[in-house]
Amino acid sequence: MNPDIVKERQNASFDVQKLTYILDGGPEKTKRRREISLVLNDPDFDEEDPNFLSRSERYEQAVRKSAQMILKLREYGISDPAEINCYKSVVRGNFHESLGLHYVMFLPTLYSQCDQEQSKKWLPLATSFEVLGTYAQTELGHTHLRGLETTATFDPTTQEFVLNSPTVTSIKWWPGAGKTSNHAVVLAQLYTRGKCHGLHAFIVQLRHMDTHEPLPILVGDIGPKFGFSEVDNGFLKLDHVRIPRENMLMKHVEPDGRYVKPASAKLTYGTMVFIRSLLVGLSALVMAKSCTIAIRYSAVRHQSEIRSEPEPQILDYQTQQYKLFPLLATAYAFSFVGQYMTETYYRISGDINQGDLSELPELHAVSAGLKAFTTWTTNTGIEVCRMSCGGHGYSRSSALPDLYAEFTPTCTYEGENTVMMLQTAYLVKSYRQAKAGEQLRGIMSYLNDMEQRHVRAHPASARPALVDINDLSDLVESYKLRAALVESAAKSIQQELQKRRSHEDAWNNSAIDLVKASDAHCHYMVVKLFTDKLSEIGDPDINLVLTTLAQLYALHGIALNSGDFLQAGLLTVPQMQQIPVRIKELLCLIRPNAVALVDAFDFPDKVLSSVLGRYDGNVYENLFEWARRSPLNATEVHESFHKYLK
Ligand SMILES: CCCCC/C=C\C/C=C\C/C=C\CC/C=C/C(=O)SCCNC(=O)CCNC(=O)[C@H](O)C(C)(C)COP(=O)(O)OP(=O)(O)OC[C@H]1O[C@@H](n2cnc3c(N)ncnc32)[C@H](O)[C@@H]1OP(=O)(O)O
Ligand SMILES: Cc1cc2nc3c(=O)[nH]c(=O)nc-3n(C[C@H](O)[C@H](O)[C@H](O)COP(=O)(O)OP(=O)(O)OC[C@H]3O[C@@H](n4cnc5c(N)ncnc54)[C@H](O)[C@@H]3O)c2cc1C
Repeated sequence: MNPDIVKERQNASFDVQKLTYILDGGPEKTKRRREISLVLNDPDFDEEDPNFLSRSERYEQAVRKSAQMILKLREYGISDPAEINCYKSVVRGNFHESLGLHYVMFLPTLYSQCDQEQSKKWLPLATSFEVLGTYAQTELGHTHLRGLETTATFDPTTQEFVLNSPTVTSIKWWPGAGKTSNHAVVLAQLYTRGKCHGLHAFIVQLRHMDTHEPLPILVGDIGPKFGFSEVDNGFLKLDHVRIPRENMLMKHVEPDGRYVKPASAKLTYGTMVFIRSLLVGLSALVMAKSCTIAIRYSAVRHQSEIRSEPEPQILDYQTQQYKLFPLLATAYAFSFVGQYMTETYYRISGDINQGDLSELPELHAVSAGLKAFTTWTTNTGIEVCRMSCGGHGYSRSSALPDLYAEFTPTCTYEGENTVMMLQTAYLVKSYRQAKAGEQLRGIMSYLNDMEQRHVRAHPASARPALVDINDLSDLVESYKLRAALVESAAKSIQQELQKRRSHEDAWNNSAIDLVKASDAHCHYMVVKLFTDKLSEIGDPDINLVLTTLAQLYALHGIALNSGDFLQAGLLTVPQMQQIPVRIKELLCLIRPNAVALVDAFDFPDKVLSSVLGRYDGNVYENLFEWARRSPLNATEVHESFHKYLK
């Protein structure tokens, strides 16, 4: 064990184990997660570091691993869905799996959209992995749902749908598992009796069940990408492919071609809402991994000098703390927000299953906004962590380049982040309702008292300084009032309309304000949820250290967005000047607990897969060992010497 890291652990002011229990949701859950993590000792999961393999080898290794995962699931008797997720997350490590889409999109779509008869047919096939599925929605030319071109036309004479990609731009593009899957849920514009009824989901067989040869369908892999090398994102061109009427999910077409309207057309989009909700928790996980690597490494790395003494740990540099500790605070904040998002998703989707769709718009808006907010922040955070590790952060052995490459498409898939932030119609609608005197419930209720507490541009000196920057509840209140930026967005739309612009142009001309409003709303939610969580934590030592992190999260956010807070007169210039001073104090308070705070995330070394983030801190000897395994070192003299240099 590296002596620096031992010393760090001795300095901790709280019980790391107890904090792990809080993050997991209780000691029993921690115990079970650790038991599940032991599967990594199974030699059948031994594999070559993907960084030393070609794309094709990586894909093959990933397919082997996915198949092993399924076989082992049965062997280990893991069947609870939450435990399956934990097991897969542990085994998957920092990479995606080739059967991922089957689990995260194909199966959930079947579960939520099959009727009884369809469930009876498809669920046994899909859960036994005879049917391997993907989710084919995006097209080469469009992602916007109303713009999708693939058609499904009902033919009552044969009781079939005819699926067609009429143009190049209508070719399905991006669905994972182009080579792996034999079926797809295909999203297509439904035509019956000559009329278009919008997007609906259809189950389409793509490949022969025994030979895996493609049916008369053009299907394949779209080629190498920024990351996602394990995943065979695919293309799919359908040329008048016929499928039985029974393959339409939720069966909205009667045998005579009559269309039966669903309770809400938006239910077809349910799988996306599910994944967007998941991505909030994934952001927390990846932020936590990145901080673990960067903070442990910073504790064992010595460089330069502060005083004329031996080289200090780089974690002692104030600038290093300023890079990493706000991200550490973010990892904790997002962990609690992830818990909230999961609970909210299951609560509201439970109501939806019971026929109560009243909270569907809120679920859509919250999951879209938080998905965008948390993935954007995490994406830039991973890169800050990588940079903070200097040259060794650039080595793939650190895992940070892989974490970045695998995570960055979360800002794009399941709805491009700007587009998701623009799903603020709900915010503007809520604002207008509140302004009209309606009492809002839930997370939007803060808009109820906006009329009394107008947040407008004020000269800061004209407002009393009511906010105590050391008081978290005051900071939450400030974020709440800043979230009323939605008022500015709504006003911008109004002004555009007064200029006789169309509703659509007024909206587009206010899009920057709308994204800002959405961002401010999400930021408020995160600060509030983090603060609310503190009241549940009884252990005084843990409460203290998390309160320090929550204060840092809130103040750092204000410092980054100082213009909003000043312009709205929420804080004065002298208070703004106090914030950097307080932030520096908080960095000092967090410093002795930094390593313990990342230890509490409790990532086993095999899951972290990072030489820099090793629990024992023995970085240098392992960096050397890793480098020696590089394929270029397989021979002392590389064949290129004989071919070109000699
Ligand atoms: C390192 C470890 C790895 C671990 C992995 C674990 C987990 C990760 C999970 C998965 C990762 C693996 C692979 C990635 C797979 C990726 C898959 C995909 O990307 S699938 C394709 C996703 N595509 C999109 O998300 C498209 C985005 N666009 C849209 O959703 C819509 O076009 C948009 C922008 C919402 C607009 O909707 P649309 O109906 O077209 O237009 P309108 O503007 O008319 O909207 C009408 C109203 O409907 C409301 N609305 C829209 N969507 C929903 C919804 N889902 N639910 C409820 N309501 C919705 C909208 O707000 C409008 O409301 P109003 O009329 O204004 O009231
Ligand atoms: C790794 C990966 C895996 C994927 N897996 C799948 C899958 O399994 N199945 C599937 O169906 N799809 C999948 N996708 C596709 C993914 O869902 C889309 O790429 C995503 O929805 C974004 O759409 P787009 O690529 O068309 O971007 P575009 O919408 O073309 O975005 C380009 C730019 O235009 C801007 N823009 C677009 N519309 C607006 C607007 N209304 N207002 C303001 N700005 C706008 C965006 O902000 C962005 O800056 C995957 C994508 C990736 C990268």
